[in-house]
Amino acid sequence: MNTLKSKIRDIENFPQAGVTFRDITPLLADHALLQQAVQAMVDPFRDGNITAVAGMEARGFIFGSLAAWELGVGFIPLRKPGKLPHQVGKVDYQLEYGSATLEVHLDAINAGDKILLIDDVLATGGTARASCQLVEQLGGEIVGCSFLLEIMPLNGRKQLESYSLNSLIHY
Ligand SMILES: O=P(O)(O)OC[C@H]1O[C@H](OP(=O)(O)OP(=O)(O)O)[C@H](O)[C@@H]1O
Ligand SMILES: Nc1ncnc2[nH]cnc12
Repeated sequence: MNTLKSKIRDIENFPQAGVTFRDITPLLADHALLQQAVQAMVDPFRDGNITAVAGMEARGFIFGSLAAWELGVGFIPLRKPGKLPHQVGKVDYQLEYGSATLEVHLDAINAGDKILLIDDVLATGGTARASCQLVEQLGGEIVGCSFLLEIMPLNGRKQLESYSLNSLIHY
């Protein structure tokens, strides 16, 4: 995982003073390492009878779509407000740097669906926790939550204590 970490670039004071932004774009540009990362993100859940992967806009779309492809299941986008054209369910949450809302199409998840939640970063855990709540509101079951990287001092995993959690790179 040290090789993966070498492809994450630290940008100080972005998007605001005091935040060290972990920039994943160098990793995205490396096909072999991107493939290695996605495989390691889904490996613990291969036997979980996953029926779909859900990912959060925007960076969760990248890893979530690749993870869905890897598992041979479909992908469910959890989107920022006003983007989805059909009827939606929604949830509000707090970020490391602000507040936000996520929406999902009401017909994207059926009761009993077994969902793997994928995102690039686990920071405060607000996004992931809200996403789990959104999936569960629609009757889906969260089989696990998997992240490329986790910012440990922000203790996001405390928000996800009731879920199976996987993260590859730790800061
Ligand atoms: O654990 P948290 O504190 O909730 O933070 C993690 C979230 O923050 C980032 O998304 P962001 O909202 O910045 O959106 P983006 O993917 O569009 O850049 C990241 O991709 C996660 O979704
Ligand atoms: N420090 C950080 N770097 C990159 N993405 C983030 N999402 C939330 N916090 C972040």
